[in-house]
Amino acid sequence: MKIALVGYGKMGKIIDEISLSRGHEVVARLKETPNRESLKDADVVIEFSNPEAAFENIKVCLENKIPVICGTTGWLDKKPEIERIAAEQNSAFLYGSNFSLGVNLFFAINEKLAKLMNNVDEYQCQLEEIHHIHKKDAPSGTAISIAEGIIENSKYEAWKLDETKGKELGIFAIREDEVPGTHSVFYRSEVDEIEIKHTAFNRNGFALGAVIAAEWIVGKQGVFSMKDVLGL
Ligand SMILES: NC(=O)C1=CN([C@@H]2O[C@H](COP(=O)(O)OP(=O)(O)OC[C@H]3O[C@@H](n4cnc5c(N)ncnc54)[C@H](OP(=O)(O)O)[C@@H]3O)[C@@H](O)[C@H]2O)C=CC1
Ligand SMILES: O=C(O)C1=N[C@H](C(=O)O)C[C@H](O)C1
Repeated sequence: MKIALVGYGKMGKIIDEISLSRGHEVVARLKETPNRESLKDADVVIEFSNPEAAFENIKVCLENKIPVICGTTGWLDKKPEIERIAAEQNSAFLYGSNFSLGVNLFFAINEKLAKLMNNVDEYQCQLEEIHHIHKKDAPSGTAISIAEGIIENSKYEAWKLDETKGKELGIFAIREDEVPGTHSVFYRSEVDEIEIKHTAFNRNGFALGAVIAAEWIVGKQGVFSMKDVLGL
């Protein structure tokens, strides 16, 4: 498979190594928005850039009929527009706030726990995410996905940064050293606390998941998620 990497920072470089180790060819390593010429040899694009660049990058790829795996977070207000373009172009698009197998299992556990906790009034829920100091967006895309999983299965109606208030679920975003990504969900009562937590030890799990998603999407049309790839 011929892969174009759009965004070649911390994630792009690890995805490059993993792609080569799985027998793929990396045909472009870009730090700017792609164009027809830079995409000409690609079967698939893996996009990990930044919140300001993601929309335009994905749009150009889809308009050139190249399927896109996007891991960039912090641009989701424009996702419906990208889904419309993917459909219009008969192309394929997959966004994952987190590509690691562990976090995708964590998403499933979180939804089951939210359903269970919805039957008891004694507990209040809040989320915490810890990331490295270079991260541009807060809360993390993963924390937003976790919050959405709780909101769909509980009394909570929305999420709110740094505060749990009534039906608003608090997400506390901490920036610390070089932490790759830690996410926790807490249910607190007057007398005790239940916590589920995922800790990434490094970025390899995110990168491997993105390459597996790229292998999966080639030849497909539509808008997908990691649930489709992993069958969760
Ligand atoms: N979904 C997931 O599993 C994960 C998602 N992420 C997300 O992925 C994104 C990237 O993370 P990370 O690699 O750590 O970030 P980095 O800052 O290390 O890398 C970003 C890269 O994008 C490049 N870039 C800047 N502008 C553009 C542009 N217009 N088009 C293409 N590339 C551009 C940067 O180039 P330059 O250095 O020249 O500015 C840099 O190479 C973030 O949004 C992060 O939250 C991260 C980990 C896992
Ligand atoms: O910026 C990061 O580093 C990460 N970003 C993603 C997010 O916002 O959830 C995934 C992972 O937690 C690392």
